[in-house]
Amino acid sequence: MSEDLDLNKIREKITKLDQQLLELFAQRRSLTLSVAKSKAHQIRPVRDQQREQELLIRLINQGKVLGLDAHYVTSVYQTIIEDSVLNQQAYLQTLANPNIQVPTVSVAFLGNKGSYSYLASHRYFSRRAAKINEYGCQSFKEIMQQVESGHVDYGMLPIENTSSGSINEVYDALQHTNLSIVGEITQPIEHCLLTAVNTQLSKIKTIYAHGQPFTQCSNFLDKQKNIRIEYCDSTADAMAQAYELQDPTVAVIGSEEGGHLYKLHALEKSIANQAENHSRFILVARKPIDVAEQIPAKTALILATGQKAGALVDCLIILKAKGINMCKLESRPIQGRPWEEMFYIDVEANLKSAVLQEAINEITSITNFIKILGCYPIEHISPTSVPSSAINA
Ligand SMILES: O=C(O)C(=O)C[C@]1(C(=O)O)C=C[C@@H](O)C=C1
Repeated sequence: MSEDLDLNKIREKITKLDQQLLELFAQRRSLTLSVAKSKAHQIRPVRDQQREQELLIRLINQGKVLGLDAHYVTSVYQTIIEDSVLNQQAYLQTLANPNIQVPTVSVAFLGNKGSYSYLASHRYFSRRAAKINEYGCQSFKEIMQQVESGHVDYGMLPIENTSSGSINEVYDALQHTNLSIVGEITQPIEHCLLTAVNTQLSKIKTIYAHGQPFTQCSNFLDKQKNIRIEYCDSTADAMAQAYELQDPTVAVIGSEEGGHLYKLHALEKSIANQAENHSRFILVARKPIDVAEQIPAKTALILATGQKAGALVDCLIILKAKGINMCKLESRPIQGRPWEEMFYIDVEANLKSAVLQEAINEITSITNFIKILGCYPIEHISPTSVPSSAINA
């Protein structure tokens, strides 16, 4: 066989190239860290979308000469830039909060190894170069108690999901805690039907899962006939049960990545109602943090207005007048005060900024109750788009 067609030889060459690519990615990453140091010095924002757009257009054109598709080049570089921005943000945050640099952090989350909260915790701290001491909990309440009592440093809590909406239990718990929100992370939720042994969908009689994944996969589950549903406290508990049973009639709903930790494999992939399914998690700690000026920040607050006509609108008008963007508004009943609501508001502004301080002062004067839940870096990096003329030229 000619050397050009020898599969092993071709794969060896690919492996070598991939290694070189990784080395180049690492070199690029360390250069962007130098950029962050320079920006810290000059107090310039991390994000420069004009530079990103110029860079993307140049790379699309260079890629075309090499026979690379414009969409492919754009998507690869959007991922690289997202990583670059998040890494720079994480670095600037270490400068803004020198008192909380620790090599090991302890984190409480729902479930055990493999739960979505476990995966979110690991993803969040992987960028912050910290080793994690994991503390799996059975309820959101337990997570908050572990942080409040000082037993762990942080708690990771899911707050909303793109298909099943807000997680009310977490919103309610935030009313009664002194903890601060210090971070967020959006985790893609890729529900699969996982099994411990080789089997077929037609043989499955029982499916174990946490309530949230059940809701999010209702279309797939409705189509399965004669299947018993067993609710579990967490996805990780469900996976542990399936591993212990080693039963061809048992399946669980969870992520493929989490399932690997329990030696489970995917019988069916992408079973969620919505193909794009993401959960947003918040990280809570006992003390608030400072957010560096160069980083886009979000501030979360709750307020109660009483039952005055237009009282909420008056608060929102203050935000509008100051040019502060509100990115979330949620309402929850106040325990013991029938028909009164507590409003949860997320705004895209740094708590230290004069404009937000002024807005908070004005809102305080027209509300019965206001509490700042925390200020933290915005982790969602919206990709810079390139003009379609550059892609189609
Ligand atoms: O050149 C910069 O200013 C960078 O921060 C680097 C970089 C990149 O990774 O290329 C990242 C973020 C900016 O929005 C633009 C470009």
